[in-house]
Amino acid sequence: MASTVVTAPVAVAKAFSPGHVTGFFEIPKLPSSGPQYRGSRGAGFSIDRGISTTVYVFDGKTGSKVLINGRTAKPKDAEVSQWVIDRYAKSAEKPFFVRVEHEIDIPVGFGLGSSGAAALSLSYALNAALGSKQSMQQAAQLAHEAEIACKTGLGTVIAEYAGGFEMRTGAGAPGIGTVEKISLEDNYKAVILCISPISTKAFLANRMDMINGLGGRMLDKLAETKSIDDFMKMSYQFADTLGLTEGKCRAPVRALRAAGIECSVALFGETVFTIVPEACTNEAADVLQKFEGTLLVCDIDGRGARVL
Ligand SMILES: Nc1ncnc2c1ncn2[C@@H]1O[C@H](COP(=O)(O)OP(=O)(O)O)[C@@H](O)[C@H]1O
Ligand SMILES: CC(C)(COP(=O)(O)O)[C@@H](O)C(=O)O
Repeated sequence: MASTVVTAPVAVAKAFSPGHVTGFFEIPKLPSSGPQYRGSRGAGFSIDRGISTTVYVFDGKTGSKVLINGRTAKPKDAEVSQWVIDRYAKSAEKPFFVRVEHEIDIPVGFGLGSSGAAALSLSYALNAALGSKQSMQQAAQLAHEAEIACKTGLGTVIAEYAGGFEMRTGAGAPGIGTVEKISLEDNYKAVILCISPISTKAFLANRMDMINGLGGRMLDKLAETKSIDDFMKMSYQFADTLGLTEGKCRAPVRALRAAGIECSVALFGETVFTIVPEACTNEAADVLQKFEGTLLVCDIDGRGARVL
């Protein structure tokens, strides 16, 4: 009688990273160009939706398989994940095969930090499953490096590592860059309409020269006032300077502003967002649901990425 041998994984671990919205940022020009020192300064907030990643580690063979929401990922859709896996494979004491399952509950490519959340949740999960001697901070640094290498983000990983409504006051990976969290007195909700994706890689390559410096000045102002209203107003000014409040975002942005609700466009996506006190959530959602796109109503994630 034929028999099938199904090998059980030698280790399993799961981690979560929140998604993240950047309102404005700048890319400091630094003399040292190591990936851990590269990044952005800016401001944004983490949301309670993001990516949960489970890894199943097997002995006796090498390689990997990446699934996104249950389907095998094409290499171009899992570039960041592959970079993280390759890095762990290189430094592992013995060869392994890993099955990676990303459960994604944010749209990919819409400025909600999916690439950073994929890298960070995967790095945390692999670090735990492999019993690596690296600290969580070092695992997060590796995720930052993946984003820099794949050109999918600059300050997203450090923001998702920290969580909350944050100012990224110094560029770089977790432990090198600096983050200051601003506490929100009321319970605020993020109301987000995802209309169309924008490739971060393409945008960073072609459009950033227009605005460098502006994000830094805005950050200085936010550091003084620590006001969520100022954050929203400056985010709008930043997105508007980049021409992002036009096109598909124009009508929903105008409708929210006409209703007296400050809003902006997430960097980088055709994604309109606002942060409002809980009592105003329905009003903002009612305005946005008249437009095409995926509407998300989220809490702010104050904890940052974590092993589950
Ligand atoms: N779960 C994932 N696993 C691996 N790579 C991912 C994942 N999600 C996104 N990416 C990579 O990041 C790219 C999108 O990144 P980006 O344009 O920065 O979008 P976002 O604004 O959602 O972070 C995808 O095309 C893919 O290459
Ligand atoms: C704005 C961005 C450069 C990209 O963010 P995302 O498209 O969400 O990956 C971010 O990493 C930042 O530095 O603030």
